Order: sequence, then C-alpha cells, then structure tokens
Amino acid sequence: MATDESSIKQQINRLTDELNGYAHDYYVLDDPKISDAEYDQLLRELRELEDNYPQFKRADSPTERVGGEPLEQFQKVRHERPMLSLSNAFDAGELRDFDRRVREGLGDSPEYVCEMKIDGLAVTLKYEDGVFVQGATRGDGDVGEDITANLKTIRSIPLKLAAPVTIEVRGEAFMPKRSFHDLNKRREANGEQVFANPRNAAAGSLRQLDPKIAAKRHLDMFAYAIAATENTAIQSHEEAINYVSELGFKTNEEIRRFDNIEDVIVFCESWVEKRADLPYEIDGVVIKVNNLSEQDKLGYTAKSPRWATSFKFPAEEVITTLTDIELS
Ligand SMILES: NC(=O)c1cnc(OC2CCCC2)nc1N
Repeated sequence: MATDESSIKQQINRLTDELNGYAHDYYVLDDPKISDAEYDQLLRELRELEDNYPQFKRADSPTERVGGEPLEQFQKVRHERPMLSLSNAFDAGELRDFDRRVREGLGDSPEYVCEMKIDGLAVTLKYEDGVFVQGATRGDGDVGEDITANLKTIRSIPLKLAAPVTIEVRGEAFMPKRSFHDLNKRREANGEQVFANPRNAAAGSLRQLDPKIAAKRHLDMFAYAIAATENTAIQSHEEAINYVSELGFKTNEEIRRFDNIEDVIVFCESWVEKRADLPYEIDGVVIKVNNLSEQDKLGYTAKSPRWATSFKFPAEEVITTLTDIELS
C-alpha cells in the first residue's frame, strides 16, 4: 500500500476512534468534551475521507449510524433465550409476598437490587467479537423483529464494544421526555396526530421501515441485563451492569442494593413522586435478586423469572368526568 494510502487509512482510523470517543462522552456519559460544531467538523472530515477511500471505512464509523434505503419489511428473529416478562406487585403487601416466596425458595434471605423500570420497548442487541451485528424487538418473547438499522441510529448504542467479546445484551429503548415534547410540538404544527406518551412514540419510531425517520426521533437506550456472555466471572446482577457499562453501554444510575424487603419498599414508594423529575418516563421499579446462582436456584415460571418482580406505580391520576363516560 502506498505510504499516502496507509496514512489515509490511519487518518480514518484516528478520526473514527476520536469521534466514537466523543459520542460516548456525550450520549452515554452525558459529559460532552467538545462542542457540537467541533464534532460536526470532524464528522465532515471523516465523511469526505470515507467517500474518497470507501475501502478504509470502518463498520463502527459514526457515518454508518443512519443506514441506507428504507426496508420493505422487518425480518423475524427467534430469540435463543426468550425475552421474559416481569411479574407485577402493586403494593407493599405484594412485595412482601414476593420476598416471602423468594426466601422460601432459597432457604435464605437474599440481597436485592432495585432499578428504574424504564417505560419504553425491550430490545435485544447481539455483538460478535465486539461488533454490533443484530438488534431485535421482544415480539412475543420468542420471536421478535430485526430492527438493527433503526437501533444503529440510537447514539448511546455502541457499534463496537470496548473489548472484542461476543455477547447479547438486553435493554429498554425509550424516548426521553424532552424528545417526546419536541416531537409532538412538531407533529401538532404539521397537523399530524400526536403520540399519547413516550412509550408509544418510541414504539412508533422503531417500527419505521426508513432508518432516516427513526434517526430523527432522538431515541435512547439503557442496558439492563445480559442474555448471553462468555464472561464466567460475573456473579451478580450488579456486576453484570458494571460489566456492560465498561463495554460501552449506557446503564441507569438509579440502581441500589438492599438486604431486606422493607428498605426495598421505602425505595419503591419514594419514586412514586420523584419520577416526575426524571428526564425519561418510568412505570415502576424493578426488583431483582442480585446473586446469579440464587437466580438460577429460583428459576422461572412459564413467562417470568421467580427472582424478579416490578413494583408498578398507580396509573397517573386521570380525572374522568361523568360526561366523558357518557360520551365514550
Ligand atoms: N423496563 C425496564 O427497565 C426493565 C425491564 N426488564 C428488566 O429485567 C428483565 C430481565 C429479567 C426479566 C425482566 N429490567 C428492567 N430494568
């Protein structure tokens, strides 16, 4: 390879790594290191080099995020590990019932981890040797739809991991409240129907066959579980979350460990009010047994793990006047 070609390849690699680093700071760590203008300038430089030397463009290039042509349809994807649903608890008593069943099953009192129940869409992300190869919706838990092109437009989903590992990560794709508000304002101005809530808006965005539309919806994603990994050193849910964070995924910071259900109840009830201050919608708190071997010991019902449940918040106060009922 002529020296100028090898220096072009080095320049493309350097710019790709530099831009991916800045994107990680901005979208995953929420800690931007350069201005949008500086980022856009570097992106223009990279795009120009890639246009002239396509053979050196990398699979994880930021220019690869907004894919090609719209799809005709979504392909089906069978999940090797089913995407389970969470059981629900609607009050403190039901959380105590869950804790009693867990303690009976373990013959011991476990450590719990509590995390936000993001109100979005469950997705699964497959990486081979560290490269994002496929993303899919939950579907019916066994078969979902391949929405890889749309998921690539979510900036907090890494196209290449910090280590060349083969792993499948589960998470919740969602639309932040700010993006939801701005989108509905735009739709209203265009005389289009507005979305009822951020969850519907996220679902509608990920169901778009044209990735360019999905890219404009400013979706985000929190990783919350590992479906498959070669890393046998992980022994707890907390360690799993730290591991995927180190690999480059965005994880939710409101995660707490408790050694008793009464403290879990206080934590869950504290979020009924506090959730209004979060920049994304949550519809509850997810409670998981932290230790993975204890999870295995408890196992699963037909559709849900016995080692997890969700404390669901009371539905937002919707004052339905009599006339509404008569009209409906
Ligand atoms: N919406 C969420 O934020 C969320 C959903 N699911 C899970 O865990 C799965 C893994 C085991 C069964 C449920 N965790 C979450 N945080």
